[in-house]
Amino acid sequence: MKTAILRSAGAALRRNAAPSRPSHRSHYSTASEPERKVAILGAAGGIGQPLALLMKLNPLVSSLSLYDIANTPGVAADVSHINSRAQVEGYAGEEQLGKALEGSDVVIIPAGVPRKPGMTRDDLFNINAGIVKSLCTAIAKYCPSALVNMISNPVNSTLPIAAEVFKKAGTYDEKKLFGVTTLDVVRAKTFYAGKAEVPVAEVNVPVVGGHAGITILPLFSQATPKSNNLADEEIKALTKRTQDGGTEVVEAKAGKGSATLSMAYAGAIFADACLKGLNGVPDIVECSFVQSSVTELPFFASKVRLGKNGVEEVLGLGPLSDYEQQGLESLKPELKASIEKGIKFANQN
Ligand SMILES: NC(=O)C1=CN([C@@H]2O[C@H](COP(=O)(O)OP(=O)(O)OC[C@H]3O[C@@H](n4cnc5c(N)ncnc54)[C@H](O)[C@@H]3O)[C@@H](O)[C@H]2O)C=CC1
Ligand SMILES: O=C([O-])CC(=O)C(=O)O
Repeated sequence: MKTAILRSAGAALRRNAAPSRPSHRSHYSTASEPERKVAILGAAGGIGQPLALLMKLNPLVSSLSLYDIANTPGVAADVSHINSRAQVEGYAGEEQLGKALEGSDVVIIPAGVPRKPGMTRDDLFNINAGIVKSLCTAIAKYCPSALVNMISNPVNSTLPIAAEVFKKAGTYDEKKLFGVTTLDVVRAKTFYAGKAEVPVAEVNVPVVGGHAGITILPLFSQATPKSNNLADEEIKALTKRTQDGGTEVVEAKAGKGSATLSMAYAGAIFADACLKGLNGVPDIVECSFVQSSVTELPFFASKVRLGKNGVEEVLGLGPLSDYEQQGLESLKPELKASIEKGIKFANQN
């Protein structure tokens, strides 16, 4: 996946360097790729800035809209000088939000406060729930058919908030709303490759459940390439490290925020998958926290096939080891409570 993004970025740069272009086409346009507008809300933040860079490098993006409450003109001016296809616009302040969103195919939301050491993701609820609610109200108004990629934490609650806001506005389409859990997959792949001593670029590990602590359930029994040399204790340690990956970064940053660079990478991978799905590329499968009937919970992360309308198919969990089955049962009460908290907030405020 990583190499695919780098390859496509490289291809974009090579295309832009081509000496002769038909004069009737935009300098950066390509015959085969449709126009796609991507908006990033929270674009001046720790995740927003490197994510803006990565989306500017993505040749599938024709228009990149960078929105934040402040500081977006600088980020937009900076990123816009990169010689790739996307035309960049920066928008700052609520009065420009409508313009930032209009016509968007994909909206990525990394707006909101990050954790400090000692905090859980749920401790962010009081501030981020309101931010997400107001941004989703605007999405319902200005680009109701966009695919929404929710990064703001706690994702286990912010995604249900978004769903409720869209339901109230009459624009909810469960195929178009995604909680971004790609960073859990990115971490599981990295940690597994290190322990199993297999080439990291070939590794696949589904991660299901939600996006906080024990609700993050990596399915190492389904990891490929298979490794026969991992003991049960090592699988447990890998599971715990994946579940605590966010906290590992929060503690290492010692008060200066949470994962931003790895999250921007993960967010770019997921947005790229959404764009490929929209463009009709077949067999695009990523894990995501979506409306689901895979378990009795209304939202659940699992593998999802992406297509021209967003979610084409929510895939099942596949065979679980006893350890994973136990993990699945233990995560349900916490995930259920976080989902209900989000729904309640959206309907009371
Ligand atoms: N889903 C995931 O895997 C991950 C989620 N996160 C979450 O992403 C969020 C952002 O993290 P960082 O970028 O590190 O934080 P940050 O504080 O560096 O950036 C957040 C940005 O959001 C902006 N913002 C605040 N209110 C806004 C509003 N109403 N409209 C638009 N923008 C607004 C701020 O001005 C700031 O630029 C946090 O909630 C964090 O917990 C972080 C890492 C991984
Ligand atoms: O841990 C946090 O607060 C940020 C996050 O969601 C992650 O890095 O997975």
